[in-house]
Amino acid sequence: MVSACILYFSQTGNTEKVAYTIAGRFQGEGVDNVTLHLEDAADFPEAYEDSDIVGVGFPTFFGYPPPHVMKFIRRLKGKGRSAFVFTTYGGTTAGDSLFDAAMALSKRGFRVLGGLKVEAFDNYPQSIWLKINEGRPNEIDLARSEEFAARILKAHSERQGIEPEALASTNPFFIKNRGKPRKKTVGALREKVEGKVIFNKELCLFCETCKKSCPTKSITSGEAHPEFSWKCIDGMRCYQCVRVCPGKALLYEQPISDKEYKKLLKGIADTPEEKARAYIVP
Ligand SMILES: Cc1cc2nc3c(=O)[nH]c(=O)nc-3n(C[C@H](O)[C@H](O)[C@H](O)COP(=O)(O)O)c2cc1C
Repeated sequence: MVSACILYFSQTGNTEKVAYTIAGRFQGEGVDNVTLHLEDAADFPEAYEDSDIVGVGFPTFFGYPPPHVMKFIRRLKGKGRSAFVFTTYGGTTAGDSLFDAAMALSKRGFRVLGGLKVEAFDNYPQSIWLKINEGRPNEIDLARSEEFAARILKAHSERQGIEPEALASTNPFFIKNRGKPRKKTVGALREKVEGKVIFNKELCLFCETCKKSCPTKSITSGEAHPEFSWKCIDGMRCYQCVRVCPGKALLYEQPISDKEYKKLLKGIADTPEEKARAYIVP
């Protein structure tokens, strides 16, 4: 029996939906599979160290995989096993996120079966109140994710694969920056849109919801309030603490006007042709 482990990182449920859709199809095809959130992965290493197929899913962060997801991939051992990648993104650009993850898996000795990108609602703070891509992933997106899962199993059984380059973006920004260090490229996008987070102690309920939700444990308990190291994900804000705070003690301060923000997203957006390349399999 073929076995698979689907590992995913997800903060507002988009990537999780896709992960479970893929898992559902795997289940239907008789694949013995486990679906694990990245934060729980360390507790079940045998799930991904021994499975025939490893899938890695994550939201796109500034055109690339979140840095801690890349760190996780770089510790995996492929030993000739199969792998696939998937990302959800807010409909602006999935950038080189699939390419970077696939390349890292290939370097770790995996045969890459394919990659999938799925449009989803944009959970970046300024996009949330602008309701960018609301309602996605929709039924069509999830049907496509299921199709992708079936194609992945076919590629695995036929021992086929793709070159990671097949997942490289055709977006001019990412073509131009492909050879540059990611910190630099990501930095160019971040400096334009990254807003400060204001912590208002008066409103803090000390419920520790922010601490529990932080993917890199950069929030600790202080004497009466949480303490923020702001080391975040390699310094990159994901704003999950802001999204989950029930007392609204954490507020996002938008750095640019909504008009400027929309213009900026439009300027870096993938073409309709690039967006239509929802998945690449052999
Ligand atoms: C820090 C950050 C950076 C993001 N960068 C991008 C991006 O470059 N392109 C894009 O289209 N969406 C971007 N988004 C939106 C997310 O990729 C998208 O909402 C994703 O589906 C969230 O997945 P989740 O619900 O599984 O956490 C970003 C969101 C955050 C928080």
